[in-house]
Amino acid sequence: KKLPPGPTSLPLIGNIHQLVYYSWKEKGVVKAFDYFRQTYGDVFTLWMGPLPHVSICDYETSQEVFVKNGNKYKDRFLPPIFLHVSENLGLVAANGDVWAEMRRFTLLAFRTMGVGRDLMEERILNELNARCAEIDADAINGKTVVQTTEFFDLTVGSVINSVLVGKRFDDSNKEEFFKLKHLLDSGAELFTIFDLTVPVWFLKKFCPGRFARIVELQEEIVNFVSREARERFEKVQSGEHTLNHEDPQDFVEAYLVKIEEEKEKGNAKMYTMDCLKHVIGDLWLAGQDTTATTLVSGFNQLVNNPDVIEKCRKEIMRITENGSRPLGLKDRAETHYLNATIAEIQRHASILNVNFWRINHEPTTVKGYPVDSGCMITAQLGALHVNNDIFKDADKFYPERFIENEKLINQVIPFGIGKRSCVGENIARSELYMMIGNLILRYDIKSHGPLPSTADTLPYSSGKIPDKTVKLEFIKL
Ligand code: HEM
Repeated sequence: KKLPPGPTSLPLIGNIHQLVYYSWKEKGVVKAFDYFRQTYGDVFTLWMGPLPHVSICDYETSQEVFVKNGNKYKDRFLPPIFLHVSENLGLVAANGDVWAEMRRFTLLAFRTMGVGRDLMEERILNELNARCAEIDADAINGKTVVQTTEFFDLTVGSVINSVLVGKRFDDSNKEEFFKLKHLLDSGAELFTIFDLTVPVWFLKKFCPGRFARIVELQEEIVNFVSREARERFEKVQSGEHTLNHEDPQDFVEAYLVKIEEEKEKGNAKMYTMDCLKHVIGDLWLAGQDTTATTLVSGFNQLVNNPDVIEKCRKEIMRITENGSRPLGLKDRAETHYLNATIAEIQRHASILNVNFWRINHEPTTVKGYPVDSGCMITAQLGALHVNNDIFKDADKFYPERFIENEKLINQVIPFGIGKRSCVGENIARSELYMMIGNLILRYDIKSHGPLPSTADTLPYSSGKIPDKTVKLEFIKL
């Protein structure tokens, strides 16, 4: 096969042994990818058993492949068990026409609901105000000790729930949220790389108990998340709820309106309750943990770098006339240092150690290398963000790098790139800006006890997980 360079592969196992060895030697998957990048260049091939996987570790080539030639790379490589559960419906674990239609609809619905603008700002600020009121009520001499993961999990969970089904989590339903988090955590513990690679028939035949548990858990999660949608649909059917066609206030309402419109056109094939269940499940799952994890990782970095907090606060105070008003999304044009800090937080948090793979359906050329069809290809975000040729002293937390070189910020791509990039990017960017900026404006934030580690707690897995046991002190300013 014609492919970019990479280590010599063995029959059957390919380069798996080298990946395992260098992950162990370099102390993590991202470091192993970085080793291969330094040895073979920004584009390299690793054979995972019989399948070649091409990783791209620089921005220019990623842009060339996934944006300029984006139409060729719309199909995500999906583990068989994912496809079995999703039935190729929804956004994350789907390819083809239904995925394309759902993605178009989601982006449009978000835009109509004010994502990236004042309406989204209001939702986030309302949520933050409610959480800060809780922190303030618990304060002793102006200081509250906060379990960061719980705080951001609930705050972000509430924002996404309010966008999707119009409900935040408060004292009356907090328990529901933690029940869902518990389900998700047990899902993460249950899944292994084995389940993601073997065919469904193999799991069914040789591990029937395990197969049943995985499917049951996935269904439990999706049903839990989509319960509100089902209930509203039933109320529409019984006449108890009238849909707001002009100005739907949440995603479910917008989707139910679309179902009616499509039915009237005699075109009820794509917009179904079954598909809504998967779309909403995907938006919930992809939108909650990613953003909360970035915030936890970010605050672990910030308390280790109090000078950065100070510089951000000075800038925010100036822009908000000494904190006489909250920081808003329109301030983004002026908060250069805060923007740089968030970019540096996202570069370090870079939540995927191994990005999702796309299928290369036809022969092509990548950075001058001919690439045959039938391989997997991706912008390897984790390795791209630690590329020392792009980000000097990449291990260092140094927001100033984006002030010294303004164009560098465009090379931070935590939301991926191209046709399968994150659909929640605007929501997530708004949340990160509003939450980080306004918390720094309201509180002096310090570690409660020793400074948290900023290292990845699971460097050998496909996701990057920061230290989630940290407690912070929020001291009201
Ligand atoms: C800081 C927060 C977030 C980060 C870092 C992040 C990152 C990503 C990445 C790297 C991808 C895969 C890109 C690829 O395959 O190349 C992705 C996909 C996706 N994200 Fe996010 N995400 C975040 C927040 C959100 C939010 C808030 C939502 C929902 C409201 C969301 C929904 C999705 C969905 C549905 C996909 C699949 C898109 C598709 O396949 O068409 N994400 N995200």
